[in-house]
Formats: sequence, C-alpha cells, structure tokens
Amino acid sequence: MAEAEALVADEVRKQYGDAVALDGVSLSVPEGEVFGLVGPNGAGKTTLVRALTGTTPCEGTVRVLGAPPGDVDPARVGLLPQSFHPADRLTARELIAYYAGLYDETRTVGAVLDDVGLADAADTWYENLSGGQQRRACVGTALVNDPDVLFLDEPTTGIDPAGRRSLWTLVEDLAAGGTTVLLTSHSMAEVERLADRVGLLRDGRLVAVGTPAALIADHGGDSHLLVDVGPDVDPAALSTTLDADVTARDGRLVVRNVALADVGSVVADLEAHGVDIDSFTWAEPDLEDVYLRLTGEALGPTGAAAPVAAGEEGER
Ligand SMILES: Nc1ncnc2c1ncn2[C@@H]1O[C@H](COP(=O)(O)OP(=O)(O)OP(=O)(O)O)[C@@H](O)[C@H]1O
Repeated sequence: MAEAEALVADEVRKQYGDAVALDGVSLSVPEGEVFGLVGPNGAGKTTLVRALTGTTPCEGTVRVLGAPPGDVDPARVGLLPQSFHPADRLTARELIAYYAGLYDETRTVGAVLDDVGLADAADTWYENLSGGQQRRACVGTALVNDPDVLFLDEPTTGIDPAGRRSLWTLVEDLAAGGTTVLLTSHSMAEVERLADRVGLLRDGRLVAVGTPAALIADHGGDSHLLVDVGPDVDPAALSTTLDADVTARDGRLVVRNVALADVGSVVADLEAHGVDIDSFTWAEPDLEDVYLRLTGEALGPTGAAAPVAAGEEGER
C-alpha cells in the first residue's frame, strides 16, 4: 500500500506586494518522513511553513493530513515558528503548562521539560533563561500535544552544540515514533543528519529535492582538497599550470577531484609551483557543497570564482 501523504503543496504561490515569496512550489511529504527545507535568507522557507500551516493565505493547493490546514484538528499539528516571543514573566513550566491547557489530551509538562533539557530551569522566568534555553522552551510548546505533524522553523538557532545534539536526538526519537517533521535550517550538518529528504528553495522555487545521499551524488561534486595558502595565489593560473580544477572559496584554494591516495602528490605539485601552504584538509562532498553549488554561493558575487585575497578569512 502506498504511504499516505502527510503534507502536500501543489503549485503554491505567495506574493507580498511586488515580492514573490513562493513561485509555484509543489511538494509531497509522506507520513513519518523528516523533510529538511534549506535555502538562503529570503528564499521562502518560512513562507512555505506558513502556507502549509495555514497561517498565511496562498494560491495553489495545500493539504495537511489530507485536509486543508484550517480543517485539521489543531491537536494533530505542532508548530515552532521562526519568531516566537512568549510572555517574559512566565516560567518555563508555566509556559509549557499554558500550551498544554489548549488541548484536551497532552503529554505531561514534566516530560516535555525533560525532552527539551529544561528540567533544571523549569521555574526560571522566560526572560531569565539564556537565549538557547528560551528557544528550547519554545520547542517544548510545539511538542506538548504530541503532534502527528511537527513544523520546526529553525529550531536550533542560538542553541549551543550540546543542546543542539540533544534536540537532534529528540527529533530522531519523534520520527522513530512516526511523527512527520518538516524542519527548516541553515545548518547543513543538522539537515544531513536528520532529514530523510531535503528540499532546496531558491527565490521561491524548489530547485532540488532528494535524499541527502542522492543530492550529494548529483550535485556535490568530487572529493576535494582545501588548502590554506598565503596571499597572492592565482587559482586560474594554477589550474592551467597543474592541469587541475583549482578555484578559491572563503580564502582557501579548492582543488577538485583529488583522490585520497593523490593528496601527497597534489600538495607537492602546489609547493613545487611556489604555493606557500599553511595547512590543508581533504574532504568528501557533503550537503554544504550541494547547497553552495545550487545557490551559486560557491562562486563570488559576480558569478566568477573569487580570488584568494591577502587577509581574507572564512569558515566553510
Ligand atoms: N510579512 C511579509 N511582508 C512582506 N514581505 C515578506 C513577509 N514575509 C516574508 N516576506 C518576503 O518574502 C520573501 C521570503 O521570505 P521568507 O521569510 O519566507 O524567507 P526565508 O527563506 O524563511 O528566509 P530566512 O532564512 O531569512 O528566514 C522575502 O523576500 C521576504 O522579504
């Protein structure tokens, strides 16, 4: 039997004045899937979440658990909006209890506080929680009704690495229990770990959809060598001299299509041609490579590979 679709968007369009936020997005998410939505700022991720949850009107067709969003029992849906500002003078416990009061049947407040790692800060006013603790409390409000479909719009923004990992485990546990999750994130590591499938939005259009492995195979490019070099290195000249694919990214040289066994000889070649190497890293392509390629951010602002400039720094 075919899996039921938990979420369906068909030719969804949304325009704010002259600005087109969604330009004909079609998408199906089967029950129990974790779907990761990624894309640059302003690509339309939050607008798509809002369209799917019925919190903004849109053109096209949207179905949640087989019905228009407004007709779905709210107890079956959980939503963590990107911007969420609860009352400052509620404790974490009171905040979760307030949301529990909106439903007939809920999980216990204590269980939700445990899940989001706030048991020890349960009686602290929201305004006195750290930024990451506040975000966790907000995540808790979306879990209290034990939803069948959970929308998490940038759930881990501001959360420290340990808290982020415990939230990842929580999402994995929810998914293992059959919850459908639609997650937006700017962390490719997060999406690569959690999502069964990933959709990449750019300028209001879904430009690629697939499993992380399929997207990496199709769009990630080759294994490559990232080389931290001194100033005044010309990647184009090196490409010609070494007959290799050499570009620059974030102040580093990127030598593509380098097998692990060839790393030593490529490094030796670069040094033989006067390149002053500070350090280097060999990497298989990952979802970040897919993202950078499909959004065009692997290239400089003009679309050309950016030169390595003296003093330029950056992290992948
Ligand atoms: N309420 C609004 N009024 C007018 N324009 C809006 C509104 N909400 C979003 N937009 C515009 O719609 C486009 C898509 O915005 P959206 O917030 O969906 O992007 P996003 O992918 O979630 O971005 P981010 O990664 O920054 O959260 C942007 O051009 C944005 O300026």
